[in-house]
Amino acid sequence: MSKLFRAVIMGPPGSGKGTISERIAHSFGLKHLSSGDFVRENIAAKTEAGVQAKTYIKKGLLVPDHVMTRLLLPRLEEMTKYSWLLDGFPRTLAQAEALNSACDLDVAINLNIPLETLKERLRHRWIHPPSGRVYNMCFNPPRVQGIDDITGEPLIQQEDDRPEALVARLRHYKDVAKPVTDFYKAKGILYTFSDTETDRIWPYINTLLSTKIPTIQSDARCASTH
Ligand SMILES: Nc1nc2c(ncn2[C@@H]2O[C@H](COP(=O)(O)OP(=O)(O)O)[C@@H](O)[C@H]2O)c(=O)[nH]1
Ligand SMILES: Nc1ncnc2c1ncn2[C@@H]1O[C@H](COP(=O)(O)OP(=O)(O)O)[C@@H](O)[C@H]1O
Repeated sequence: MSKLFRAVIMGPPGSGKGTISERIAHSFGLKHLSSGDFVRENIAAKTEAGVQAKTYIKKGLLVPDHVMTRLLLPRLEEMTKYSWLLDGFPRTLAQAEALNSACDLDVAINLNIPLETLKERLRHRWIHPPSGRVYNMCFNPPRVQGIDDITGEPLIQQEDDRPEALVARLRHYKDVAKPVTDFYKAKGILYTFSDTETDRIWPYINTLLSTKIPTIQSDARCASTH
């Protein structure tokens, strides 16, 4: 039986985690697990964790570690049979340590994207909340402006992508990310990619994962969640 593959992808808001995760999920048959999607699902379902999370997101802050781990770790327990890529978790050292106690990771991908690029991208990001599909009015626009390609439903701009919340989010990210990348560097599994364009980063990630991912068992393969 081939070993299951477990990876995380890190990077500031707008660095392309979601976009690259979709490509990885598609190319390598991993399950794409997005912490942002889990948070939004909980907000929509008005769970206790969701109600708590909403107050922080509105202010452009990270959701506290204990809320995040309570929301996320049970979801990982449902995934023991699958190879997965976790997008957006961990963002703090406490989260990385909690994840480390729950499972062994093979690879941590770190996206290093200039600040101006991030601001520009997020200004143009629109999403379809029910599916989590992400568009960019320049990079990958929907076929009809403001409308989801698949369902025809309206797109929205997330509360936390608005300029007021954005600068606080980016600043906060920098402060908490360094101990996490240091943690994975010390474990020898950190791979950092720097560029302003996803299309230039993608071939390097593709090559890395081609060498790391064993032939995935057919029953462990599954489509991405989107
Ligand atoms: N212009 C441009 N936009 C991109 C690129 N890669 C991703 N995007 C867009 O930038 C926004 C942020 O990307 P996303 O994958 O959601 O980033 P995340 O916040 O790290 O998950 C989305 O609207 C993407 O469509 C790129 O190389 N160039
Ligand atoms: N691991 C996490 N720890 C704390 N907060 C999180 C985490 N993942 C997601 N969130 C919260 O959910 C929001 C949306 O997450 P996400 O969709 O990953 O967006 P982005 O990558 O643009 O920040 C974040 O801005 C943050 O407030």
